[in-house]
Amino acid sequence: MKKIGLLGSTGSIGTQTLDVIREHPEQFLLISMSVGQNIDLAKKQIQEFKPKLVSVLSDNDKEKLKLEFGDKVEVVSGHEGLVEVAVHEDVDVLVNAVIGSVGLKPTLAAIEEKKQIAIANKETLVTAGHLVTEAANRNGVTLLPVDSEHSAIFQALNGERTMDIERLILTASGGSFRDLTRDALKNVTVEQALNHPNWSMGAKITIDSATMMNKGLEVIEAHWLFNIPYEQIDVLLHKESIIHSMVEFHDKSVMAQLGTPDMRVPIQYALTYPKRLERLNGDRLNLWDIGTLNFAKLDFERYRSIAYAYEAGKKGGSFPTVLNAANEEAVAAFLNKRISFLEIERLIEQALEYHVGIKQPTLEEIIEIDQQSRDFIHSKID
Ligand SMILES: NC(=O)C1=CN([C@@H]2O[C@H](COP(=O)(O)OP(=O)(O)OC[C@H]3O[C@@H](n4cnc5c(N)ncnc54)[C@H](OP(=O)(O)O)[C@@H]3O)[C@@H](O)[C@H]2O)C=CC1
Ligand SMILES: CC(=O)[C@@H](O)[C@H](O)COP(=O)(O)O
Ligand SMILES: [Mn+2]
Repeated sequence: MKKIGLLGSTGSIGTQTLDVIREHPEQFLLISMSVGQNIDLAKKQIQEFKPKLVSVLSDNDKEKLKLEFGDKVEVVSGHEGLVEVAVHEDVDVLVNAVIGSVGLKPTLAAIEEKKQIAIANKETLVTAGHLVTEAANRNGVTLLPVDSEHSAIFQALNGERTMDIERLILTASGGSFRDLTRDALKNVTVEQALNHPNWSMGAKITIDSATMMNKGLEVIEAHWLFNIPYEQIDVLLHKESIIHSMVEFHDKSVMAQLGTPDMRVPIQYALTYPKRLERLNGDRLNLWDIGTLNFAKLDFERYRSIAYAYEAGKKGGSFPTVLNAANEEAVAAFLNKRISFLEIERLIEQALEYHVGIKQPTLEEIIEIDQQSRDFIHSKID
């Protein structure tokens, strides 16, 4: 029985992680979970999965849950609450499905406690990949990728040596506006941006997908997870999201992982690795029904965010922290209809230009730079 801590249980990845747990009650047990503000869903999840510990964002919601559940569940709150969920003594594996760099501290804390980490929360790796991977190596902790592209690469690399890799090829759907010219992006709406062609995901990552920053963040995520230089990480447009990513080796052999777009597959693989468990639900991949798979070269002028991400990743140090924090704030402002779609990347470009980099930022420096970058974005909007 694997005992699970889950950060972000009410989100898209969180609820699908609970689907996997629900489907295999003999394999998995939910020990602890964190939610943000969706208390109604949290109540249902507590009733169904009976975790020992729950963390909520506000003290007010903490009191509400305490009133409702009494001593049946321990309730904590705030950022410290996320850490408590992550390091609960009964947890074997932490699924980090929270959104944003708020996931960094609990991840580092869980690694220090030698918990396995199933990581969906890419912002944590982008903002402080060097700290997370150093801590994981020092503690002998494997970072198990949940992101579909990284799970694909992880599976393609099974039994392979890093030294044999020629390049990683991340596939990209192109997002909600893939059929629009750059000029047409001037007037797009939030509602249009939230309409991803292949995946049903949380709002922030869906906007990231539309700007292609999602793929930029994933390039940095791949750099840290697989210890591969940026020059050996490519992006390929593939509009069906059937090939989740590929690895090319020096002998020119290419390994790809395929499947229907269903995040429960990589979530479950991260939880069962190195074994596989049967899935009773979900569609099988029928390539004869699909018929054709499409591929196209990426235009960096059309998708500027991804160029900024490569640039920040190659510069390294504190630049990816700035990229991530600026993006989080700019996307939030777009979702709140305070800025236009194209302003997201303009603001990120400005934040990166303004920043004077630090080479090997400490955790304290990262937290400070993250806040400064958010303040910078607000100073441009407010
Ligand atoms: N969705 C997907 O298919 C994929 C997602 N990912 C990555 O997984 C992560 C999660 O994405 P997704 O599930 O789509 O996101 P969602 O927005 O659907 O869910 C986010 C979760 O985090 C909680 N949360 C939000 N803000 C805070 C905060 N400040 N403090 C504590 N908890 C908070 C939310 O709580 P509440 O709702 O209760 O407020 C919710 O449980 C992201 O890093 C994303 O890039 C990667 C690959 C695919
Ligand atoms: C499901 C998943 O892993 C997302 O990160 C997905 O990759 C988004 O799709 P695109 O970024 O390719 O549009
Ligand atoms: Mn992905």
